[in-house]
Amino acid sequence: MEERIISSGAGEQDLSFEQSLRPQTLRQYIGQDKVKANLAVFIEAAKLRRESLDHVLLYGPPGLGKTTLAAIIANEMGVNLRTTSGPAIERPGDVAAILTALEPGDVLFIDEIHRLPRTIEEVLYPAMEDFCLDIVIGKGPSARSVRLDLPPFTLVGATTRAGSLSAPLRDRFGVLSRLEYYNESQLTDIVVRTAELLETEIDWLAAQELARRSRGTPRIANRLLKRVRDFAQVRGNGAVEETIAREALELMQVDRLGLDHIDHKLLKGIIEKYRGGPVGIETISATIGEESQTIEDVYEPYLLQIGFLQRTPRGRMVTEAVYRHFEMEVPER
Ligand SMILES: Nc1ncnc2c1ncn2[C@@H]1O[C@H](COP(=O)(O)OP(=O)(O)OP(=O)(O)O)[C@@H](O)[C@H]1O
Ligand SMILES: [Mg+2]
Repeated sequence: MEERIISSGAGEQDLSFEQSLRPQTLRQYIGQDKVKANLAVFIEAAKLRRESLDHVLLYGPPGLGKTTLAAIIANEMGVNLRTTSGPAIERPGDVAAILTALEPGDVLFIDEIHRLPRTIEEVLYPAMEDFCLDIVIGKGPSARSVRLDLPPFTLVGATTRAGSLSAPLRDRFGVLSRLEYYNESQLTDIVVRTAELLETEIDWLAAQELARRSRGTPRIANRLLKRVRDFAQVRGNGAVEETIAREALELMQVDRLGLDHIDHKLLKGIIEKYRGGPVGIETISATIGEESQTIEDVYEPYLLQIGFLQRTPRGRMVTEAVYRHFEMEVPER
């Protein structure tokens, strides 16, 4: 798969850059007002009662701030954050080692929690419910089960696919928080905040332009800013102004809605070869030479979100908005 500047997943280059930009407190975390308001209450109540916070499940598309929020929760609670991920835990012993090393109140963050093996989930059930572990000692007829007490802790799980989480696991979370795509004004605030941290001058219109093209996603906004900043440094005096931002975005082939050449290829392919659809995903896949799974997971979600694509029982269809975006005549249906 091609590298895309507007991909919502984290690339190698994003990791340390992102780490330095993460807000540390709820107050610094922009947007997601409902999620924040709820968490603020639960955190304060838990602190007043001197209890650990209820387990929290954060779900939503990549790059919206799940990992960031997990760290903020630990910070606001004043406890340690331990981080692992679904695919990293292979055996029950792995999770037992992590759990027994926790200190009272700690936050255990499990990223990509939908990828936990079933056997591990089963270890987690009593751990989440009663703060204990059932460990089997020995083998065969002499095997016996021992119950081990754990310190109270908070499990924070993150997933981009709440649907693939098993029901028993999902039910053990007291707080379910869904992160939403950000609007333009929130993303503008995020761009301005990031520019400040990077000690880069940016004018409001330029920040707005970046926000509009960031597909509702802070990760993309930050990445675009980083590139545009390089451009401003080389072409101008380092300050990110609107014209420079526009020019840079043109060069990166990110259009005014944040669509790139791959989105264009997909949408125009459906228009030109299939008169706008409906057309099956497998056929699209063959036409543009991308795997259908990639189209579904990576290319489609944003196009569906902005109402450019529709899923119908007979396949994908482009909407009138697409013709208008490309300044094409809307065909009679
Ligand atoms: N509300 C926010 N305010 C400011 N910056 C944010 C916010 N949300 C996310 N960011 C920034 O966006 C970047 C990506 O966020 P994060 O890594 O938390 O996303 P994620 O949801 O965990 O993504 P993934 O699903 O790929 O793990 C980080 O650099 C973070 O600083
Ligand atoms: Mg993450």
